[in-house]
Amino acid sequence: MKIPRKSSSSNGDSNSSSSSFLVQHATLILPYLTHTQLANISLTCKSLYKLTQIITLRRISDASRTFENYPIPFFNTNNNNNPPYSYFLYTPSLILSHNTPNYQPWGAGEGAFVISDDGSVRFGVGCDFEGVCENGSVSFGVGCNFQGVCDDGSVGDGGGSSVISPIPPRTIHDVGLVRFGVGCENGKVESGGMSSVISPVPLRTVDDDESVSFGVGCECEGICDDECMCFSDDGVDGIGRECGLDCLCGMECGNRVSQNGVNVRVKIVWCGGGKGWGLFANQVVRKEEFLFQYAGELLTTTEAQRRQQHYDELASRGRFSSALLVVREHLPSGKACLRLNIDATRIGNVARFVNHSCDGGNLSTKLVRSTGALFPRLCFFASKDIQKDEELAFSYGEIRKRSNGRLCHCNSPSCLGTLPSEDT
Ligand SMILES: C[S@@+](CC[C@H](N)C(=O)[O-])C[C@H]1O[C@@H](n2cnc3c(N)ncnc32)[C@H](O)[C@@H]1O
Repeated sequence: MKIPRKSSSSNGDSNSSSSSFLVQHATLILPYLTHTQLANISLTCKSLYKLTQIITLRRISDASRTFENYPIPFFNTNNNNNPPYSYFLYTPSLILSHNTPNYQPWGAGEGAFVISDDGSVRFGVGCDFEGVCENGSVSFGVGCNFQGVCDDGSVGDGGGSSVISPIPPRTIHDVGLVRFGVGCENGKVESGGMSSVISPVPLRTVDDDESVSFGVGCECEGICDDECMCFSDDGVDGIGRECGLDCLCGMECGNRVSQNGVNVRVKIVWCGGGKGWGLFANQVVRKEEFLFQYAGELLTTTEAQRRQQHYDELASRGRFSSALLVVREHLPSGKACLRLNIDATRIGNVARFVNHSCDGGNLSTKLVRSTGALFPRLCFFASKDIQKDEELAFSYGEIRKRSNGRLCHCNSPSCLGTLPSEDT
């Protein structure tokens, strides 16, 4: 019996069109996957390998997913087995836990991928540099490093297209208002622990002896000056004040310093030595300059306690970093205590990478409330001049009450050996 031989050209066409179909649809789905899921998919075929490489490089180039004014790159040069980036969802400001997205694409870019008829993936005319270019663009270079069996049965050994994926223009996305924090006494903010809780601050009303109230904004036109009713370093409760939603001044007003996202260039660096990732200055920062707020999910205390327990379990089974922060602010009146529980573990901003230092580090924290906002933000300022490439750190708190306190690797001369911890 004569078995008809398939024509090689028609076979090739069908292979390339199914490959193209696969890649085109993969570009829609892959940006939603975690690092581990991407790594698994990258082993399946050469086209998907290339696509996952592009997504990975774009992710490495900007942890903020374009939410911030500047790209915030990851650096993991230790040649270790850790992933090249840390996977989390991004929010530039506080959000309520029931409003958090389940999925957020990362690394797709706008018009990033051009898929040829043969299923190969390109983006415009690429440079040969493999990595993150100085302008923040990501280059895939020439060739791929696929180590497995390629679509056509050959063993992957490089070759392929130059790919460059420029970072889209920065846009600030307005997600909401929330911050992370630590406990405090007598109007002073303290830090420590990591979890989410929310204690609503009572809305203030206008008293006879009080000219400023929450919910009433200033009527300054354009930019406010020292006369503005919102201008106050410490506010009425030891909490900083800024103009806000209820004010007539615009976003260019100088009294909105902490409302425009991350204010300085920073980078996320793999520190090793038991600390994991850390946040570093990528420029000189002057003393008292605002850097960023602590953004994440604002939780009820009950939810914060539940999550803390879960995170403790995960940590006891292996390396796991939670970013649940509890801020307690005892108001000067002594009648009330403000408690903020901010969890940046699943969704947060770059402040989630700031490590603890027993000597207080180079950052100070302060609660700042915008006029009209229900909750204050936990804001980070430089407590001293900071050099480029210096690690950013602050003290998580003084209290070390839990028996399962973890080892501290801050390496400061005043290191106490364990990380601050207390039950949430
Ligand atoms: C807010 S996260 C900081 C970022 C974290 N290093 C990471 O890799 O994602 C807090 C966690 O970082 C680790 N960490 C922070 N400061 C540390 C220190 N001085 N020594 C050891 N681990 C530290 C602890 O695991 C802590 O629970």
